[in-house]
Amino acid sequence: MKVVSGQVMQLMDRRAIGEFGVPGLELMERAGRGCADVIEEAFGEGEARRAVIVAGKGNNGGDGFVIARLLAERGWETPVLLLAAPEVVTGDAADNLARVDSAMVKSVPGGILPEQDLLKSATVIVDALLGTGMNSEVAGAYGEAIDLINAAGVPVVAVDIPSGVDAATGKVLGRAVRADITVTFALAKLGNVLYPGAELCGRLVVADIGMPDAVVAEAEGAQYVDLACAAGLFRPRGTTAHKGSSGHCLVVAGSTGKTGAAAMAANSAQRAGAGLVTLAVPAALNPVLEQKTTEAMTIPVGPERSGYLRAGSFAEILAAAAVRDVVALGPGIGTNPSTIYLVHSLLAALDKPLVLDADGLNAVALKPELLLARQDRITVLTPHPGEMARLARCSVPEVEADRIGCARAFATNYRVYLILKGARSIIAGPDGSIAINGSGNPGMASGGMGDVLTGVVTAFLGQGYHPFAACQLGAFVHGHAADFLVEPLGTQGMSATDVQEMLPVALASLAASRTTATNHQQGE
Ligand SMILES: NC(=O)C1=CN([C@@H]2O[C@H](COP(=O)(O)OP(=O)(O)OC[C@H]3O[C@@H](n4cnc5c(N)ncnc54)[C@H](O)[C@@H]3O)[C@@H](O)[C@H]2O)[C@H](O)CC1
Ligand SMILES: [K+]
Repeated sequence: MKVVSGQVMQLMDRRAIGEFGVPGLELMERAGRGCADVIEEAFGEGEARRAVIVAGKGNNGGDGFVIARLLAERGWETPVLLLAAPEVVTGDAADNLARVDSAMVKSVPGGILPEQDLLKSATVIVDALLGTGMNSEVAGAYGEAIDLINAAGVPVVAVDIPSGVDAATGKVLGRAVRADITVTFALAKLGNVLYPGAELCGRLVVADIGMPDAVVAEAEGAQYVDLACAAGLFRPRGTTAHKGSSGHCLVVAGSTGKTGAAAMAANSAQRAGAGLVTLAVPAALNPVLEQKTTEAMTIPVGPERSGYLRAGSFAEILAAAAVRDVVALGPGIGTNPSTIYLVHSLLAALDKPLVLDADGLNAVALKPELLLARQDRITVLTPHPGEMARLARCSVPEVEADRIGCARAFATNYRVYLILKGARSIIAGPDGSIAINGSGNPGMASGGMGDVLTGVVTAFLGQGYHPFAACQLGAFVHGHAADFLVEPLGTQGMSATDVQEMLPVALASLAASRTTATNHQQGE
């Protein structure tokens, strides 16, 4: 699904109203109705139904007034706590404030502290304080209200986005509501899917408010890669598939002490559907890798006693790449100057799609201009924030402060595809396209997970997927495999090879999801 910033959503509002003649009041009515329906479904059982609406002075509050009116029509008690003087409420919000039973509205510009017992008595608290119009850190009465909402021990439904969460980044500005459910409108916001906002949203519901299709289609946004999206990108093998038709991957990896990285990258490529995998490793390590891999073939390169890849192996590796479909370069290769020289030489000479990871990235960070020399040859980088900082010549905090901006800038400047790993991984294309991976969990915070991802992305490239699709699928399948492991293993002690071995289950899940979607379309 597409996700947008708050600013884009406000532009969509203006287009819907100005170009398509959809009254703003109608959008607000539908937004409020979408929320009321979710509240009724989730909390409408039982006799005593009290929804306490905590409203701000903007249109987020306006949605809250609609919710109060509609739930009251359905028999709910709907006291409204307005953190403003009524006269400062304007426009559509004011119109809807006027339609709420005034006996139910309490103006509390000084804060809701005196009303905390009312909060605690609620069936559900509706957070209609701040939405996409939040433009500064929450403090004062608003901050206190957020703390009291969180402390009430009552289920919370957030309108559009939990108050205090920045709709553009998912970051918390001061403090934020922790919601059980968030009902957002037309399209999810970046702040609904990026952490910590994604976690503060609870269950996310995207309500249709009748936004014109053209406005939705033309809105500038990012692709959020959830199961449906990944299943749509995935192409299960045809019945006549054979090992030669599913891609032959060359993995150039390994150095003394880091044979596991090479093995995991190669074995993961196979587990992610590659037809054939060949692992080129320093000759001295070949006996070890022959033990660590079975399906993957190995090519020992360089002097018999060499524990790291050397510049002298350039021609041999280039020849091996010539008869493969895709190359992965970097897992566990180390930073020996001769290895770095080899990486620079291969970068310039390799024609095949190339996945660069780990110390391969650190070698490139010394001469990023080599990426430009590749021109339109496909290059995929899979940095974690530290490697991204080295590549972009900035600090890790600067990367983390604007993950999307950093990924997009590097991908467009150097004309590469890039997966900036983390929660959530950001996928960027050379044309500025952005995708946000929706799978994964904290269990992945351990060594080797990146080597597995490299293998998965390489496998998808080798099977002929467009590189942006290969990156989206690679990131999703990688996290999806790990998600299957949370129930049996929890999120501590999960290993990269556990994830590697679950990759086929993740692929099967995509295939099953495609079948379900196809049957649904065929009306089964
Ligand atoms: N298409 C849609 O998505 C629709 C969304 N709707 C709702 O409209 C809000 C956005 O409304 P807006 O008036 O622009 O902003 P807010 O209500 O979020 O509040 C802004 C309001 O609050 C003040 N403010 C900003 N930051 C702070 C702060 N830190 N502390 C205190 N006050 C703050 C600011 O000055 C403004 O006055 C959207 O989220 C949806 O809920 C429409 O109702 C329907 C269509
Ligand atoms: K809100």
